[in-house]
Amino acid sequence: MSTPVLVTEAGRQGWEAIVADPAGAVIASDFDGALSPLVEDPAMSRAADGALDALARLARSVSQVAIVTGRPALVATELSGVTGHPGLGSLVVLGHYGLERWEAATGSVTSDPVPSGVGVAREQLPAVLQAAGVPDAFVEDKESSLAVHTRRLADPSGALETLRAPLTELAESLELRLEPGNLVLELRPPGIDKGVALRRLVESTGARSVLYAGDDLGDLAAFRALDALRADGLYAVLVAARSSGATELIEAGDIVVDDPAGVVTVLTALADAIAARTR
Ligand SMILES: O=P(O)(O)OC[C@H]1O[C@H](O[C@H]2O[C@H](CO)[C@@H](O)[C@H](O)[C@H]2O)[C@H](O)[C@@H](O)[C@@H]1O
Repeated sequence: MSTPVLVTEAGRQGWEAIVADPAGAVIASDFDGALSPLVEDPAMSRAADGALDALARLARSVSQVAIVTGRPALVATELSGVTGHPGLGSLVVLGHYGLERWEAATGSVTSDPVPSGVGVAREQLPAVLQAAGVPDAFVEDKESSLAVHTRRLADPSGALETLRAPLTELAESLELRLEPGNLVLELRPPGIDKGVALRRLVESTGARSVLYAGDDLGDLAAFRALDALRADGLYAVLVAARSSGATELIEAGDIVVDDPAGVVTVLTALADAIAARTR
């Protein structure tokens, strides 16, 4: 498989660094929209064809393979099907934007504390949705956060805009963070994001290079963190999938693909390049 089109020089250098020194590389990806095609019902998300095999091939030679997601870590492991997948015994899943860490090696999850505001938000949310005139928005209760989805409503974008102000107010009143995403507004704990999560991963692994794939606004923090770490000598490849149409993320990508199938193509090409180099 040929090298994907790298639209930036920094990305080209990052790709070469990973291929030349895979033992110093972290390969990480978002789940929804990057490894998994977007679907109406969040419970029906599944990894794209070939995604787990590509990650497993990379896991043979790189320092760490990780999924970094807004989902609870255990939900992401279940939906993605990574548990027990051959070759993914060293995988790490950072859930809730990094609040949680699941390790395939132990099968257990560790978590930072969850602020009490999440529980209060759970109680107050139905009344807030009712008062906003959007009582039928789907609330995905993720225990440590609450995601309010509008995808299945008659006017998804309109409903999202209607909810933005009242949910911002609710989040602020409870010292929570309002995380915007693709037809979703999420009330979640502050103090952590995918950028912080990736920085921790880079520090704990001593990574010299990172490839990260994402598609939505929540992945911007990861892109920004890696871009900033380039100034400290880290090599990085930022892969943007167009799944959510997040313009700022797409513009920041070193490689831009249409969807999770495109991410799989990139990961497979990287595994091929590493295999060709070490053969
Ligand atoms: O960090 P991610 O793995 O990308 O998770 C972000 C949110 O993804 C999910 O919502 C999105 O995907 C759904 C299923 O395809 C889709 O129906 C929804 O419109 C998208 O916003 C998930 O449900 C959220 O909990 C995650 O925070």
